[in-house]
Amino acid sequence: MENNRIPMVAGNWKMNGDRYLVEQFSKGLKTQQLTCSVVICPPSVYLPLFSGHDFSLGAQNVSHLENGAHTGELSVAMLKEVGSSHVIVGHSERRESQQESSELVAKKAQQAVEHGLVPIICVGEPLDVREQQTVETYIAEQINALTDLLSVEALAQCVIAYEPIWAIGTGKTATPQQAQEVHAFIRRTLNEHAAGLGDGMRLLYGGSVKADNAKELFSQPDVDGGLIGGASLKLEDFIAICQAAN
Ligand SMILES: O=C[C@H](O)COP(=O)(O)O
Repeated sequence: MENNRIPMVAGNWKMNGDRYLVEQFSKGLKTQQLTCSVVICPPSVYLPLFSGHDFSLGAQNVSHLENGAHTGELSVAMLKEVGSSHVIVGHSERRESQQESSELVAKKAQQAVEHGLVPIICVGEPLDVREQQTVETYIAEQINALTDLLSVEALAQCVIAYEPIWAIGTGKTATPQQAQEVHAFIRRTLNEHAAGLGDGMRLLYGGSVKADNAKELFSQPDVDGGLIGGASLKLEDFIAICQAAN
C-alpha cells in the first residue's frame, strides 16, 4: 500500500477572507522554506484569484454529481478548472447546517477521487458523545460509510481529518493524547478494512490548532498535520503552524 504520510497543513478559511488575503498568502507563503504540504481552502469564488503561489488550493465543498440542473452546486471538474487539487468534504458545519449524512459525504469523496481531486474528509464527535464515552462507535459509523462505498484504491488517495466538534472554534483543543487515541483508532479501523490501508493514509487533526499547541499535536505518532480554521486567516500564525509540521 502506498505511503502518503507526508505532513500536511490545510487552512480552511470558511466564509472568510477577501482579495487582499488572497494576495497576502500568495506572496507571503512563498518566502518560507516549508517542507510540509500546504493547502489553502478559501471560499471557491477566490480560487481563480490566486496567482504565483507555491502551495496547493482546495475547495470547501463539492457536489456528488457530475453536472446538470443543480442550482448553486459546483462540480469536481469546475473546481479543478480554477486551480483546486483538494476539496474538504463532510465538515461538521456542513453535516449540521446542510444535514449532510455520512452516506452523502462518502458519495462526495468518491466523486472527488474518481475525477482527480484529493478529498480531505472530516469526521468527529459532538461533546455529548465524548461525555458518554462512545467516541469510537460514532467515528466508526462515519468511517464505515466511506469503506462501504469507496474502493481500497480510492480510499488510499483520501486524507481524513479528525475534528472533534467541541474543539472547533472554541479554543478547547483536544489534548495531544485525545487526538492520538482517535487517530490510532481511525488507522486501526482502516487497517481492519484492508491490510496496510490506514498505515499509508494521511490523518490530520483539526480543532483550535494554534501556533503554540501545533507542535505537540503534530508530534503524536498518528497525527500527520492539521486542518486549521481561525488560525489560517492570519499569515504569521499559519506560517508558525506550518513550521511546526515541518
Ligand atoms: O476546518 C477547520 C476546523 O473546523 C477547525 O477550526 P478552528 O481551527 O477555528 O477551530
